[in-house]
Amino acid sequence: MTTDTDKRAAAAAAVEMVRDGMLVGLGTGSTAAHLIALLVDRRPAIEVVATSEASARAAREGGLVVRDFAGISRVDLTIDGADEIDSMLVAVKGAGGAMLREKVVAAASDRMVVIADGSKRVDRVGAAKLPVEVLPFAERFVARALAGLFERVEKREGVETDNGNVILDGHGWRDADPQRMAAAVASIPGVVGHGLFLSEVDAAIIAEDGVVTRLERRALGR
Ligand SMILES: O=C[C@H](O)[C@H](O)[C@H](O)COP(=O)(O)O
Repeated sequence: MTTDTDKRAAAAAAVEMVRDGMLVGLGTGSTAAHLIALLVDRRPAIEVVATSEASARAAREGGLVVRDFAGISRVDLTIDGADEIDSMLVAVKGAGGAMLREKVVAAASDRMVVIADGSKRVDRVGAAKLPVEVLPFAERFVARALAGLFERVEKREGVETDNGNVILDGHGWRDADPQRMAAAVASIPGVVGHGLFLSEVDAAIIAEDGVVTRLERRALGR
């Protein structure tokens, strides 16, 4: 079973949660691309909002009704990928640079479901780089501040986010605690967003070698 087959299996399981009449948030990345393709095939009577220009384009080209999120305050269900997801449903996102819009749409959603292949499942997040979206004006200052939190900070050269910002990736977290890391990164002036999702994820659907596993926040009692 390839990773890509597992990504599609997770996306297919999530599509079963989509009901006619819903406003659905579309994630970004290779796993979310499977979701969009499946929705385009099945054509449920839904409208969608997208977490990136790339996902909006793919959805629109496939004939889905894409609404501008700027005019939306609530989404029924958002389905999105992740770079790491742990057993407490803490996730790291943003390898594709879309984490800021992804977090806004996730926060606006009644339910946010992560879809992933088994390689994304970890005991505890922190091995993946943490993407940080930064106001270009503050780039050098933020890089210096992040150097206190990570062993290495790298700018994504030539990358501009959909919001016109730059991305600095933090490698090697100096503090293993995601709550403390999220608070420390967010407190730096000039940081616009970051890829740590502490409480936004309500459920995860993970496919590994064809076996689909579901994790539910409700079952965690938090
Ligand atoms: O910015 C990108 C997003 O957070 C993606 O959802 C995440 O990187 C997972 O992407 P993929 O499904 O391609 O592994």
